[in-house]
Amino acid sequence: MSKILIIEDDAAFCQMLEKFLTKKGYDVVTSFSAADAKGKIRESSFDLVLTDLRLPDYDGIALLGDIKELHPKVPVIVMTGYAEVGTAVEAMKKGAFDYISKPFTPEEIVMVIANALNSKSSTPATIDAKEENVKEKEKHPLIDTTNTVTGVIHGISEASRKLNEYIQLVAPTDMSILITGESGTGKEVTAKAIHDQSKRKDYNFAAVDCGAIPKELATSEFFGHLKGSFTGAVEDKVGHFEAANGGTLFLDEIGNLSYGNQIQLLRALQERKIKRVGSTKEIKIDVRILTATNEDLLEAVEKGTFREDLYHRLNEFTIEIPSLEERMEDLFLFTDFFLKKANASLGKNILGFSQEVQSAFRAYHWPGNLRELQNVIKRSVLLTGGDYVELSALPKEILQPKERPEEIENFSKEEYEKEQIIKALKQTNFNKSKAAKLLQVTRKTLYNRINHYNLDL
Ligand SMILES: Nc1ncnc2c1ncn2[C@@H]1O[C@H](COP(=O)(O)OP(=O)(O)OP(=O)(O)O)[C@@H](O)[C@H]1O
Repeated sequence: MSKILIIEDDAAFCQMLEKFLTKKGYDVVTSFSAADAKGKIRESSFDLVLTDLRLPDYDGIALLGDIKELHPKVPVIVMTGYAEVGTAVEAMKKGAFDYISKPFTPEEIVMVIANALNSKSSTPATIDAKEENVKEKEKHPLIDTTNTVTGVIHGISEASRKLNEYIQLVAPTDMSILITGESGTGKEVTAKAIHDQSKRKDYNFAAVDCGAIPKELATSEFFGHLKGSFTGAVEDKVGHFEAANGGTLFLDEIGNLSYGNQIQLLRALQERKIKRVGSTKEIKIDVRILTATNEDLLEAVEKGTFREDLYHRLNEFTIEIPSLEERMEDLFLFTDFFLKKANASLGKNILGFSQEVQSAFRAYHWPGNLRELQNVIKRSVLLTGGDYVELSALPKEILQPKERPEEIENFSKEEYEKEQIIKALKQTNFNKSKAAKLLQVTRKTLYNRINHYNLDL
C-alpha cells in the first residue's frame, strides 16, 4: 500500500482529501503545517508527498527543497491556485514531480498520483521537459492522461505505451493501417487518434461501418450517386470517399465487404479516382485509408473470402489494440475517466468506487473490453445513491465471474466465445438485440460472430 503525506493548512480540505485517498486504497498521513510535516518526514518514509505551496509557517518552495534534500527519490506533487503557474514552474525546477491546480476533481488527483507513483523508478524528466509540461498543461489540463470528458486515455501500462508509440509513429505518414483487436478495445478511437495527429487533421475523418451497409448499396455509399440513377436515388448523394477527400476514411468491420465491393474499393485505391453512380465524370480523390477488423483477415484471405491484393493494400502496417486484460494497469485510469463521463451525462456526482468494487473490477476478465467497462460504470452510477459505487450496483456477471477461457482445460477462446453466444441466444429466446446486450457487444458484433462461427439459427 503506497504511503502518502498530505501537507495542507486548510484542515477541512485536507481531511476530505485524506478520506478520499484512503478510500482509494492509500495509506494517508496528514500535516497542517510545514513544521509538523518536516518532523513526520524525518521520522518515517513516504512513497509520495502532496503539498500545498502556500503554508502559513514556511515557504512552500523552500519546504519542497528540504523534502528533496532528505528524500530525493520521493515524488512531490504541489497543489497550486489557478493563477500560480509561475510558482508551479519554479516548483518543477526545484524537483517537484508534477503540480495540480486547485480546485481539482477527485479523478484528476487520482491520475496525477497514479502517474507519479508509476514513474517513481523511471528517470526524472529534464527541467526543460517539465517546463514544457507545465505550459502544455495550462493549455490542456492533464493532457498526458486525458483531455476532457470526451477525451482519450493514453494509459500507463506497457501495452498502452507501445500502442501510443505506434500511433505516433504511423500518424504523420500516409500509410494504410489495419487496426485489429477484440470488440470494444478502442479500434475506432485509435483510428481517430491517428487522424488527429496526422497532417490531414484539418480535413474530414469519415467512419464507415462496412458491416452495416447492404451490399447492393455499397457502391453508392462509397462513391455517391446522381439523382435518378437508380430507384430510390431521389437526390444527388456524396459518397464517403468524396466526404473524406483530403482527410481520412476509416472502414470499420472491413471483413464484411462483399467480394464485388472489395474489387471496387481496390480499384478506387489504385486509380485514386472515383465516379458517382450514374455519372461519367471522374473525381480525383486523396484519402488515407484506415481499416479495422476483429476477425482474422488472413484466415479470410486463405479461405478466399477476402482478396489478398486488397489485404496487402490496406495493411501497410498493423496496429493491434490490447484487450483490457492486457492493460490492467490502466484499469483505474479508465474507471475514473468513465466515472467522470457517466457523472456528466447523468448529472450525478459520484466520487468513486468502494474497495470491494475495485477488487471485483480487478478480478473480472472484461470480455467486452472498454465498452463493457464503460457500460458497467454508467449503469452503476445510475444505480448509486451515495458517494461511492458499492457492489450492489454491479451486474451479477461481474460479481460471479465465469471461468476464464484459459482456465478451462483444452478449451480454445473461440470455442468459449461460441458457447457464450449460443447460451446468450438461448437465454433470450434467440432475440439478437437482447443477446447482444447480455454479451455486452453491439448487435453488429454479434451478427459478425454468428457469421464467423456459421451458427445455424
Ligand atoms: N483510449 C480510450 N480512452 C477513452 N475511451 C476509450 C478509449 N478507447 C476506447 N474508448 C471507449 O470505449 C468504447 C469502445 O471503443 P471503440 O468503439 O473505439 O471500440 P472498437 O474496438 O472500435 O469496437 P467494435 O469492435 O465493437 O467496433 C467507446 O465508447 C470509446 O469511447
